[in-house]
Amino acid sequence: MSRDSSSGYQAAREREDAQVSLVLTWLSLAAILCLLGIGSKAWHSGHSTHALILWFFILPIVVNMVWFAFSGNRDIQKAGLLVTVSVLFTYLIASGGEGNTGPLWFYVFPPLLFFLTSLKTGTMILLLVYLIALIVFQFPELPFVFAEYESDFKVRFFATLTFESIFCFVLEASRLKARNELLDLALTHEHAAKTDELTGLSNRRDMLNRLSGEFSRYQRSGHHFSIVLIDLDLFKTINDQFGHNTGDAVLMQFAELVQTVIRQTDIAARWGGEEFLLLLPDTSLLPALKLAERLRSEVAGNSFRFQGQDLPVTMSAGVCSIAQVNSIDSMLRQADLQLYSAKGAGRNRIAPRVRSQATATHSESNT
Ligand SMILES: Nc1nc2c(ncn2[C@@H]2O[C@H](COP(=O)(O)OP(=O)(O)OP(=O)(O)O)[C@@H](O)[C@H]2O)c(=O)[nH]1
Repeated sequence: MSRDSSSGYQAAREREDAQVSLVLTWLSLAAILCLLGIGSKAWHSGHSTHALILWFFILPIVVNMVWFAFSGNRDIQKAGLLVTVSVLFTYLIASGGEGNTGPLWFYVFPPLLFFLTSLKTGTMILLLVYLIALIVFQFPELPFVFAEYESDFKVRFFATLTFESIFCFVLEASRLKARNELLDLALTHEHAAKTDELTGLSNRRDMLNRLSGEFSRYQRSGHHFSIVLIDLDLFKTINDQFGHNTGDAVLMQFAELVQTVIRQTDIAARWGGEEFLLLLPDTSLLPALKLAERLRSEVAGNSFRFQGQDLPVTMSAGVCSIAQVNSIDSMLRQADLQLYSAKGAGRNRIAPRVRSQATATHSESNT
């Protein structure tokens, strides 16, 4: 079971992405408030150009929020905020902000970056940020660079930013490791709760859920489906004659065989003991009977072997389509009745019988 293909993993990723989007929305609102507040302070201190530039940055943040509200595109939401913040911080370091305090905002960057992007992308962007800071510090005469910083400040700025970046990297790496371990554990439990340990097929609980899901689909859209209830014939004799381990091996081999016969959209479950249940979506009675008959014939013709011994295995099955009944319970009851009648009629057969089936079984028994 791969982590990426599991529905549980997808759901967890989806929840995490939704959480990140929510945090981003709150961060955007906080950024707007900060820009309004700091801009107003700059305005009242007579730095009107600086105030106007700060207020101007509110525009892309609002556009990004509105865009996200309409499109729901989380990648664009992330990228939009990252680009805006990057340009804003570049402006702050180049202009010095008020009293050369602009570079202090850079400390917001490392945690934000690692939270929004991966460790690798975050590190790359951080290195770019370092480069921008280095250029501004080293070449104060460049156009658009209005600030000049003390040497002491530059050294301490890089030292503290590096310390913070490493700390954020390590924290985020351990958070991701713990998250992945937790997800793996949750997936293992989820898988175990739905799977029969011996055969690897769905277990009864999972099959009941799937049956009820399929029944809802039938009620909504009228898509027919069928079930096949299978019982291995005289299984007690196999256990008694060859031992319980041999019986287990037969159950496993049977499960493998079933999976080669059914379609990918069909579900096979171990219903209990030596009983199996197949759920066949979009299948009416006749095709379901054909599939059951093909499986029966494969089982009868297949040589089940364990520890060098050939084992005589056959199966009987009862088939029922949703068109014949009006609930899952009555469907299961009906399939059980049919199985009972197949057993009563001599085993190694499918019920209900249709003419073509009867002919096929008859000619097989004559060969
Ligand atoms: N080896 C093994 N045997 C199992 C398992 N679960 C159930 N059984 C055995 O399956 C046998 C079922 O026997 P019965 O219910 O008498 O039915 P049967 O012998 O198959 O006879 P019919 O159903 O009438 O054809 C019992 O002996 C159970 O012990 C299992 O997980 N492993």
